[in-house]
Order: sequence, then structure tokens, then C-alpha cells
Amino acid sequence: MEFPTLSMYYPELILSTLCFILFLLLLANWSFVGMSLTFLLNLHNLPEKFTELLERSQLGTISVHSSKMDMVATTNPGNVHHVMSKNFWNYPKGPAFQQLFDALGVSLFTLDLEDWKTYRKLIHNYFMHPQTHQFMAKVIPVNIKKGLIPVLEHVSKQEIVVDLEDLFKRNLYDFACIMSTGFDPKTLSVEFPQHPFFKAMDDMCEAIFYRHFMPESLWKLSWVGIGKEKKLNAARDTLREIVTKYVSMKREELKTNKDEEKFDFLQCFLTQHEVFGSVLHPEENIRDNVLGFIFAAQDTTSATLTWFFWLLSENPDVENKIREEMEEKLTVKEGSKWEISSIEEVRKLVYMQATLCETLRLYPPAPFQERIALEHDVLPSGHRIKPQTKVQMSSYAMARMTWVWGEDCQEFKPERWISEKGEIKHEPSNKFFAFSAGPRICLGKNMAFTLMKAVAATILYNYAVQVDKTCPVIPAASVILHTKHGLMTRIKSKSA
Ligand code: HEM
Repeated sequence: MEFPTLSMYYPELILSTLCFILFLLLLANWSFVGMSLTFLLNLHNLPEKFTELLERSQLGTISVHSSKMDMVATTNPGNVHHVMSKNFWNYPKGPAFQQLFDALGVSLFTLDLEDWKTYRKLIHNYFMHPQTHQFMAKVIPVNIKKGLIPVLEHVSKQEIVVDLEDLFKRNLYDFACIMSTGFDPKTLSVEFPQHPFFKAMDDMCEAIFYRHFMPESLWKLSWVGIGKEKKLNAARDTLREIVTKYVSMKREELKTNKDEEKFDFLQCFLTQHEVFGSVLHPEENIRDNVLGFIFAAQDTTSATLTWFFWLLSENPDVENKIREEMEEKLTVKEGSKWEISSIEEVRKLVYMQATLCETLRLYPPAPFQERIALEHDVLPSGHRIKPQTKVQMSSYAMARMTWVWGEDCQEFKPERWISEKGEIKHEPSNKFFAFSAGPRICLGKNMAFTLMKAVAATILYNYAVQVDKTCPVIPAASVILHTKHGLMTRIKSKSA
């Protein structure tokens, strides 16, 4: 008779040990798990669930305490101002944020305190430099003429159903790559070529979203290589590989023929241009900041344009007003299409800008921001903060609070953005929180508006967009507010 040996039981032993560890983890994190479960069960409409909870709270703020974590969630503009501006240095993103977003490495987006300050200054210099503005002014029209228009012509002639969100992701990836590296990957072309960037970006954003609702100790078991963490590992490698390739291509290019016309982010970094100072930056920092640039520019603008076109399909009167404004303000040769010749043209489109602001108010691409307290504090709403309390601020929920935006807050109303003088009404960033607020406010806000107006005007002036109403348009489970199933449309040329 053969006696059982230990090796025969290896699989069962491993499985039961893992179950036991899991059980201990659950016990240790029980209240956090309870809260996470509530959210996990509502993943399909999490932003709405969050809004519901905060709507019923006092002063738009709730606090959750557990043995493992203290958290305050708020939609209160006073609290947002306090955390993001007034007491900024007490509320870094913290090491936990860096771990959640580890795929973005050591970039402006993940850095904190003094390190962040150093890179913010350098990257701010780049964004404010007149040559950056000139480079952008050249890139936007070329990107639209060579990338967007040929594809729109093709899908309208062939009467192809097109996912507008996919089209925007491609167009804005191409734009972000040219601005950040000087190279055009041409992912928006009539062949709609497969490109590893898009799957990697979607997998990364989804996995980071799920990490928010799992105990850290669980998702840190990533060596097990399962599920979303496995996809995240692959995504991290893919994204790094893509950017590393651009860095070496740039080095080669710089050796032979430095293109004086280009003023891309990477070129400035590598040539130690005055904007980045004469310091030699570590290779990883260069790679991660280029990736951070692409992440910041591509996903946010493509998500906004997608919700913008969906909202127009639900509000034809708004679309008509945009068309009237374009007829009045854009110069077009009789019988021809409108093609952007200079970015100054779209600056005049005030109603279009108001509609984009209203889209960003209701569907902010980054629906919430998180900070972690260093020291004891009291928020303007009276909530007490202990060191290590997580403060979560939701711009999505804030847009739906009657006491912040008025009784008509749920309505899509671009008019709320227009002043009596017919100009764009300024709303403080702690209330219109889509671009964040305080010293960490988005550096690409102006670039984003110019770009989105140029793309939207090209489509709306020259084409009719019919949204397929049989396909539900709902938010995806992701840190970026994309749609779950895309935006299926038919595009018809007006001159056909
Ligand atoms: C609709 C478009 C956009 C929206 C809604 C948006 C929103 C935001 C938000 C919410 C943040 C803060 C993120 C955080 O701290 O966790 C941010 C930061 C940033 N954004 Fe944007 N963004 C947009 C477009 C752009 C574009 C086109 C660029 C250009 C590359 C850009 C560059 C940046 C940078 C560099 C930061 C980091 C700032 C820092 O941490 O100091 N953004 N953006």
C-alpha cells in the first residue's frame, strides 16, 4: 500500500492556506470590507450611488470610520477649497495613492510635497512657454486635417457605424503623442489599426478603479497574477514599452537632425532646454512624465467629447444653438466644408465653450479626487480630521447638489455658463471641480478647451451625427468616466 506523501496534497495545502490568509484579512478589515461590498454591488452605477449617499448627508459630507481606515467623503465646495488650496500642504495624495497608480511611476501626477513642487515648476514652465503654444497651434489643425477629416469622410461615404468614443481616443492619442514626443502614431486612419496602447490604458484604469474598493493587502497579492491585477501588470509593461521606444527614437533623432520646428515635451526634457533647467533627469522620470502627459491629455478629452456628443443627441435645441453660433462666427467659403486654419477661430465660440463646461460639470472625466491628511484638522463643515484620514471629493456628485448648483442642477443647461455680457461666466474651481483646484489644478485646461472646440466644430459644422439609441450609454467602471459600451453613431456628410 502506498502511503500518502506531503507532495500529493500540495494543491489542497496551498489553497487552504490562501483561504485562511483571506479569512484573516477579511476579519482584520471587516468594516472596510462591508463598505467596499456596498460599492462593489453598485459598480454599474457607482457615481449615482455616491451622489445618493451624499445628497442625504448634512452639508454634503459623510464620514466613515473603521479600525483600518477613516474616510470623509464630501461635495462641499468649502471643504474642497480648504483641502485643495487653503491647507494644501496638510493634504498630499500620499504613498497609498502612489501605490494605487504605480503604473504611472514617478510622474508629476503621482509625486507629492517637495518632489511634486520641483516637477510642477518645470512642467508649468513648459506649458507656459510661448513656443509650446505655437507648437500646439500648428499640431491641432494638422492633426484634424490629416487624421480626423479623412476618417469622417470615409465612414460617412461607406455609411459605416462608428464608435465615436473609439474615434476620439485615437485622435487624441495621436495628438497627445505629437505634443509629448514629437511622433505621430497615426492610430486614427481609415483602417482603424489595432494598437496596444488602448487596451493597456483601459485595463489600467479599470484595475485601478477596482483597487479602490479592495483592501490593499488583497490587491497587493498581485504576484498571484490573477484577474484585473494580471491585466494591470501587462498594461504597465505595455505602456512603459511604448514610451521607452519613443524615448530611444527621440535620442536617435536628436543625434542626426534636431527638428527646430518641434517643441515637444520630450525634446525639451532630453535637450535640457531652459524650461527643464540644465539638470539631467533620471531615465525613469523622463519615461513616467511622458506617460503622465499622455494619460492626462488623452483619456480626459476623449471622454469629455464623447459625453458632449451624447448630450447633444439628447438635447437637439443645444446643438442647433451651437450650429447658429458657428454660422455666425466661423468663416467658410461658399459651398465648401469648414476646415480649421488657425486655433484663434475657435476661441470665438462662446456657446460651444459653455456647452463643454456644462458637459464637464455633469460628466467630469475624473469624477473624484482623494487626499490623505498629515495632521489633525477641522473642515469648514465641522468634520474632524485625524492624521491618515482619507478625504474623498466628488465633482460628479457636487454637480448634482441643489444647494451648490441650484434647483435645475440635474438639467443640461449651457446657458448657466453665459454672463450678462455674453461671455463665459467664471465659476470658482472648488465649485467647478472638473479640472481639480488649488496648486495642483490641471495644467492643460486651456489646451484641452482649444482642442475639444476644434474637434467638435469640425464635426458639427460639416457632418450630422446620429446616435444609435438602442445601445445604452452608461459610465464604465473605471477611474476615468468613459462609457461602458462606447457611443455608436452614423455620420453623414452635410455636403453629400
Ligand atoms: C477635459 C480635459 C481635462 C480634464 C477634465 C482634466 C482634469 C484634470 C484633473 C482633475 C487633474 C488633477 C488630477 C489629480 O491631481 O489627481 C489634472 C491634472 C493635470 N492635467 Fe489635466 N485635464 C484635462 C486635460 C488635460 C490636458 C489636455 C493636459 C495636457 C497634457 C493636462 C495636463 C495635466 C497635468 C500635467 C496635470 C497634473 C497637475 C499636477 O499634479 O500638478 N490635462 N487634470
